[in-house]
Amino acid sequence: MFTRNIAKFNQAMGFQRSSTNKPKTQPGSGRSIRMGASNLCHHIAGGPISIEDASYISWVVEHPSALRSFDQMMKAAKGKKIALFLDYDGTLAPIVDNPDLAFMSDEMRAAVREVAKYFPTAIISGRSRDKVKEFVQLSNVYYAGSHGMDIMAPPRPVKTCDGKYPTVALDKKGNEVLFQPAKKFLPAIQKIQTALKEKVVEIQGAMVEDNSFCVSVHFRQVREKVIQRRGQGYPIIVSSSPKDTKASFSLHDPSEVLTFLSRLARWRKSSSSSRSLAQIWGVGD
Ligand SMILES: O=P(O)(O)OC[C@H]1O[C@H](O[C@H]2O[C@H](CO)[C@@H](O)[C@H](O)[C@H]2O)[C@H](O)[C@@H](O)[C@@H]1O
Repeated sequence: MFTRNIAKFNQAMGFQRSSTNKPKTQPGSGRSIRMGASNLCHHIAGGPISIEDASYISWVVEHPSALRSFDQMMKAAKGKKIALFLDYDGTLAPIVDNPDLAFMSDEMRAAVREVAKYFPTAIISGRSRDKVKEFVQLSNVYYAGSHGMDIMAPPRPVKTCDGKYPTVALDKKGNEVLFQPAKKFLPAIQKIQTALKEKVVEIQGAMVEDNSFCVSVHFRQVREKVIQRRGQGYPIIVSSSPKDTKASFSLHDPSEVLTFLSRLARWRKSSSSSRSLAQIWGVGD
C-alpha cells in the first residue's frame, strides 16, 4: 500500500525514481514539499519512514501539485471562462505573528496585477475589505472582505469626464458600488466585538481584530494552552493520526466534528436555561 502510494507520490510530484537523481523541486515550493522529497529518497534507499512523512506522502497523492498538473488543468479549462479566487493570509502573504504586519511582496503584487489583466480576480479574506485593499494595493481586482460579506468590484477602465481613471467602481450617482448583505447586523457585530474585547483583555498575548462584518480573536501569541490552566475549556484536537498535543480530547475528522457540534446544539436546545446568542447579546429575538 505504502509502496504504491510512494509510486503515485513520485508521479504527482514529477520526481525521478532513482535515489541517485535529486528530486525536482518547484521554485517557491514549501518546506514540507522539500521534506517529502528527501524522505522519499531515504525510503527508496531502504531506510525507515516516519508516520508524519507517510501521512504527507498520502496527502500529496490525494492532492497533486497544481504546478505539476498545470497542463492537465488548462486542458480542461480550454474554451471556458476562468475566474480566480485568492485568499490573502497564508496564500498571498506569509503567516506572521502580528496580523498588522502580514505584508505581501512586490513580486506577488506584480503577479496578481498581471494575472488580473486576463481573468476576473477576487481576493477573498476574513479580514475587513479596507484592510485587505490596503495590503494588496491593486485597483484591478475584486475585494471580498469579511468572508464575502463586503464585496467591491474593480472600477471599469473607462476615463471619467475629467480625463482620469476612477479608482473605485461608482454607480450613476457617483456612489461606490458595494455588496454588503449583512449591513443591518453591523450594530450587533459591534456589540459582540466590545464584549469580546472586555474578555480578551485579561489574556496576555490575545487580541481582537475588527474585520467589519466579522471579528477575529488572535491567540497565536498566547502562551500554550492557557485555556487548560484556566480550567474554562475543553481543548479538542481534530486529527486522524497520533500527534503531540496539549489537547485533552480528540475528534477523528470533520465528520466527527459535525456530529459533536450537532450534539452540542441539541444539548443546549434541550436545556431549560437555553438562550439564543441573539438573546444573550441583547439583539433581535
Ligand atoms: O479567511 P482568511 O482570509 O484566511 O483569514 C483568516 C484570518 O487571517 C488573518 O489571520 C491569520 O494571519 C495572521 C497574519 O499572518 C496570523 O497572525 C493569524 O494567526 C492567522 O490566523 C487575519 O488576521 C484574521 O482576521 C483572519 O480571520
